[in-house]
Amino acid sequence: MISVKLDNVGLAYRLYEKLTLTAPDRRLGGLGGKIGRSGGKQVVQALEDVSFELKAGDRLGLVGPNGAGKTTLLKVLYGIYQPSAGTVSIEGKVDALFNINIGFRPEATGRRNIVLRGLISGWTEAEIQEKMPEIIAFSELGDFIDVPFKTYSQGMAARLAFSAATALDPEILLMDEWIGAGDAQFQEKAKRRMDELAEKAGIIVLATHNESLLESVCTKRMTLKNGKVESFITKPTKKVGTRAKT
Ligand SMILES: Nc1ncnc2c1ncn2[C@@H]1O[C@H](COP(=O)(O)OP(=O)(O)OP(=O)(O)O)[C@@H](O)[C@H]1O
Repeated sequence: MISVKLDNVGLAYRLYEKLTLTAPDRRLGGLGGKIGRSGGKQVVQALEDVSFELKAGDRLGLVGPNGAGKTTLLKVLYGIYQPSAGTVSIEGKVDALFNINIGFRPEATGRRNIVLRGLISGWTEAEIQEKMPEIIAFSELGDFIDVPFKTYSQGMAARLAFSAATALDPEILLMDEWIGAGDAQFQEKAKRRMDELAEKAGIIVLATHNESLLESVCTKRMTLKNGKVESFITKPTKKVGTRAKT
């Protein structure tokens, strides 16, 4: 059973620089987590008391101002960060597209990176090899698939990341502003694949400032502010897979 459940999750980043704030615990603006002290150390409280539950078929849009904690939450869901408080329970294979360079080895070729990424996400070597031709074709990288990843342009890296992450039918797909890096033709193609993915009963968590993408993909919307959940809305009449008018 595919599911995501967070109970009172908190995450504090340690600040190693010595800050000379006039009032260390005072909020200075609407952006970012709260700067304070925890266990005698200076920290940014990027997430605080975050609780929500998702089940198969849910597509959650994460919104909120810069520094609200969206990327941090994606990293917690992907297992890059352990929460400093609360619990995270995830059932299902997770793949992520929130920093196209995450999980890629610079020295390895595109092809090898597809394998490594698939293995990390819980797929078998045989499953990955079966999908390999489709992944390469979708990326349109041609001969560059056998060239080291470190030589790729940003858009080429985005093509590899998107093709690999979506071809393996992730049960849970975490995404950030992935679409911006590819060229217009690839973005259009990527949007179509997103629609197909949205039709399948997985879970998608998409952090974005792009309202039309959010409208087209998501059935739920969570607003974060200063690391806290400000609202969690289920859209009542969402037509799944509707393409955005941009
Ligand atoms: N490595 C880090 N060390 C210290 N603080 C960090 C670190 N990464 C993020 N933060 C802080 O955590 C808070 C949340 O950042 P996060 O990147 O999760 O925000 P976001 O909602 O994704 O923002 P944006 O919309 O700008 O991408 C911010 O206050 C940021 O300064």
